[in-house]
Amino acid sequence: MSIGRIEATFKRLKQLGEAALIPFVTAGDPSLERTEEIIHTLVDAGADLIELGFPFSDPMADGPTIQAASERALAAGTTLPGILQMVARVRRHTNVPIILMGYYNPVFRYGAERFAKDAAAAGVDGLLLVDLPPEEAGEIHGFLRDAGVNLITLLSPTTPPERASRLAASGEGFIYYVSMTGVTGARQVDAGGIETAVRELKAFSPVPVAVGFGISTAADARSVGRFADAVVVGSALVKVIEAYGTSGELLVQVGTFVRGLKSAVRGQAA
Ligand SMILES: O=P(O)(O)OC[C@@H](O)[C@@H](O)c1c[nH]c2ccccc12
Repeated sequence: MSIGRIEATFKRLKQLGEAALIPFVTAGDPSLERTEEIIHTLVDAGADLIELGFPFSDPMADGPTIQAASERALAAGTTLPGILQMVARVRRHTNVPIILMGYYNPVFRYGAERFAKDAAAAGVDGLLLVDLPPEEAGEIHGFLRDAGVNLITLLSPTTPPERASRLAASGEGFIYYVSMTGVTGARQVDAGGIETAVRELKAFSPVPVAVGFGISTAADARSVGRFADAVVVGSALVKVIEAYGTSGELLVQVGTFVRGLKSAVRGQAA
């Protein structure tokens, strides 16, 4: 069997000695047509994987920036079927791994088994469900496994060590290490403060370890990219989309911001 897009991407980057850059955007912010253009711009600017949020009315792990993005997407009429159709269109042009991120309720309403099949058919590589603890994900995990979609595990500094090592050992795709407690976009990451934990996690995880929460500048991305396999940038990018969403400058601004982040994780001057 051929290896998946996530694994192939991390293998390629490991050979280059480079951390992966994973930009996060909310699908449908400000419209799905715009998101499609944004994804192509992200890839052209050096994004290695894409984390695509599906909007939800009660995104309790998100701070004001991503909450507002979710609201804009819902106001634009964004639905899960529409997002999967958009991913399928994107998939005709790029092999970039795409991770869908969101809350369980919309997936439950869609139907977990049908969702797993449709997501795989659209070209989705991984699913991250913020409010579904792995211990309770048994049913959907089976459907995802059958469809070939990785269920991404979230760990945080408050995950007890015994649970963290158990979950990391069964990780698929990559582990997402949340750099701090609280909501997205709230504070700046303390790279020095998480380095040991991330290195320990990498030592017993069979899959790469990505770090997200509070990475908003090229300097943050560079310091975390020194020890993490991937860095996730969400709120800072969503702010660019918020500022330029309907203007003709949007794609140029997004491209410039993301090129700077990618240069930083390559270890070059941004
Ligand atoms: O916004 P930040 O601080 O850059 O953090 C990444 C984050 O946005 C993205 O991965 C994400 C958005 N919503 C989430 C909910 C839970 C975990 C992660 C996320």
